[in-house]
This record gives sequence, C-alpha cells and structure tokens, in this order.
Amino acid sequence: MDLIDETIAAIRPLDGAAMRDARDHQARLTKPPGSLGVLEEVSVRLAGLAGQCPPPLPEPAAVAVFAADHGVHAQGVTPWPQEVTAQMVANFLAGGAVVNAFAAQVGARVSVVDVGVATELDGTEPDGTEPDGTEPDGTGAGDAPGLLRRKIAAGTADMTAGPAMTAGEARRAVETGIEVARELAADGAGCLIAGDMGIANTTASAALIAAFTGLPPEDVTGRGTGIDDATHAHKVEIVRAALARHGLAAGHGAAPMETLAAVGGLEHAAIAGFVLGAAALRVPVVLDGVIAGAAALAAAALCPDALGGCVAGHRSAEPGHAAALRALGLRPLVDLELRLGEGTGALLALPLVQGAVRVLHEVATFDSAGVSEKSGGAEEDGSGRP
Ligand SMILES: O=C(O)c1ccc[n+]([C@@H]2O[C@H](COP(=O)([O-])O)[C@@H](O)[C@H]2O)c1
Ligand SMILES: Cc1cc2nc[nH]c2cc1C
Repeated sequence: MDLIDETIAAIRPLDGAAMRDARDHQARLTKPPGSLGVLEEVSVRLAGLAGQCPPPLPEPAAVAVFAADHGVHAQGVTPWPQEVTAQMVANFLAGGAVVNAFAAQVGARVSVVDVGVATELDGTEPDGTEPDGTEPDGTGAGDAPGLLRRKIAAGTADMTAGPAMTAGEARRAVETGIEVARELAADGAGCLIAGDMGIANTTASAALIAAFTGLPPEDVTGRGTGIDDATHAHKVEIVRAALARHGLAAGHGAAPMETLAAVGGLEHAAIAGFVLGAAALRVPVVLDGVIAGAAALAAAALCPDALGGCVAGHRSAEPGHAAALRALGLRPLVDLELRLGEGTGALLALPLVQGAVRVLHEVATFDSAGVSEKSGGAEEDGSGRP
C-alpha cells in the first residue's frame, strides 16, 4: 500500500458517542441551550474527531503555506507577474507578510512549503545549493527557518494545452501534503492550517470547483487578486476551455486524482494531502479560502470522512469558495470579504475554534455552579428556541 492509500485507509468517521457526550455536556453548561450557535457544533465535531469529550484544545496551531506556480498564467488570467510567487515566499520567510502578522497574533507557527515555485528562491539553485554549488549556508532566503523544500516541478503546465500535472506529479504532491501534516503534528501542532501562495491559482481553483461540483464556470470563477470585466470574461472562457479539453464539463463526473492532475495546482494537490494526513491523525484543520476549498473538494472526493475534522475558517470573496463550501456542507465562521489566501482567513477564525472547545473544558454546569435551569414544558431541541 502506498502512502496515499495507507492514509485514506486510516481515516475513520467522527465518533458518534463522543459527539453525543459533547451535545449532552453543552446542554448542561451555564448558558441557554444552543446559545453559542455554530460554535456548539464546532465543539461537537472536534469531540467526534478526538473520540473524547472534551477534545484536546486545538493548540498550538501550525500554518503550512503551500507555494506553487501555474502554467495557465500564460493565458493572461491575472495581472500579476509570475515571479511574485517566489518574491512572496521570500517575504513570508522574512516575516513580512499578512500571514506572519496574523500568525503572531494567535501564536501560530508558519512554515512555507515550496511544492512548485517556478522562479528559483532568492540565493539558491534548483537543488537548494548556493549559486556557487556549495551547500546552503544560511545566507539566502532559501535557507531561512520555516522553508520546506519539496519542489515537485517548476510550476504546472498550461491546463488549456494539456494536463497541468502528470499523474506522478499529482500523486507526489498529495504525498507531500500528507508528509507535511505528519511532520507538523509530530512537532506538537494540535491544529493545522493550510495556506497557499500561487499567482494564477484562482483560475485552477475555479476549474477544480466546477469539475467537482458540476457548476458552470461563470458561477465559480471570480476576480482573484483583482481584474477588470474583460479579463474576468476571458478567465471564465479559459476555465471553460480547460474543462472541455479534459472532459470535465458539468455532469461528466470527476475522478479525483485525474481531475487534480488535469486542472489543479501542485499546491491544491498538496493541500488535499494535508487534509487527508491530518484526518488520519485526527488533528483538526481550519480551512482558508478558495484554494483550500477547491483542495478540500478533492480530498472529500478521495475520502468523504476526511472532511469530518475540517472547519471552514472563513468565506472568501471568490464565488467559487461559497460554492465549494456549500458542496462540502461546511459553514464558514468568518465572512469579511477577504481574498488574500496565505492562510489569513483561517488564522482569524482560529480563536473562534479554540474558544468553542475551551467552553467544554472550563464552563461550569448548572449543577456545579448552583444555577437554576429554565422552567416550563417546551421540548429541548438544542436550538435555543422555546
Ligand atoms: O484565498 C482566497 O480565497 C484568495 C482569493 C483571491 C486571491 N488569492 C490569492 O491570490 C493569488 C491568486 O490570485 P490570481 O488573481 O493571481 O489568480 C494567490 O496567491 C492566492 O493566495 C486568494
Ligand atoms: C502581493 C500579493 C500577495 C499575496 N498573498 C497571497 N496571494 C498574493 C498575491 C499577491 C499579488
């Protein structure tokens, strides 16, 4: 059995008994039943993931920013030059990006995983040596702490001309995501966040979401980093052409690994693996924006139970993200019209997830605090409605 099959075989559904314990416990806490709304369901799901109530606090959190480039960039789907991917990797490693600020805010550790950056990272050659051929000496951005060198290819190929990845590249990217989840969990992370960086990756995200949901390209293709109406119309047609070329147009069904290889990105495949790897270890994942949403659809297609321990951190401004979350049955915790990626929306939601679980640990029950319960005959349905 290879790593992907072994990981999928290890994934189990949420534990129903632990979920019932969490629901019962929530009902005994000193608050009107149901008054913590969506957070109660988050706590119940994390109890189901851990198989115990209360589940461990989801901390410390670790963010892995999966970075990769995209051949479809050549089709003029984004106003940004491709080298911005590598430049932003250097910025993450120097601590200067929004993900660094938001991670510092919540005490999360940031790692950057190069799974497919096309431009070489500052100061290093493709194999990670210094330009003069010596081993990395700590002077280039490529040597900074927090960089995981897992480059599978120098970006994907143009999905409108052929498959974005070979089958082997797609599998290696999924395996890389599993390995990174394992490494971060082994280092003590109690909650995982997948961020992304990749100029043009909202085009690949739209193609994946259309393929997995069957929705038409115009419903799931957004403006990414910011494009005018004409470029947006062109982007929709590029997504349509890629789906048609690979036989992925609405209603044709989508085999997960083949779909990832045809129209996905190396970071999408790695994030799908990261979700699978975390699920096998029963570690919760807070999902970020449209790239994570597209990757989560692939993970769910590979193993539906993999999504049991995933929380949708936020809803991004990309229309495809809302479509992906609907298809996954996930309700986003935060909706601030963010459209940045990097893991930023998930990091903002992290304290909500942690707070949801902390309630199960720390809040007194009516019995223990001597607080009277409500009187009256209405059947308790947990909704908080009388
Ligand atoms: O997270 C999101 O929902 C999101 C929405 C729009 C843009 N992004 C980020 O912007 C980049 C891709 O945008 P684009 O327009 O080049 O496809 C990539 O680095 C993503 O992390 C991210
Ligand atoms: C500057 C910049 C920062 C980003 N972070 C994630 N995607 C990004 C895209 C751009 C263009």
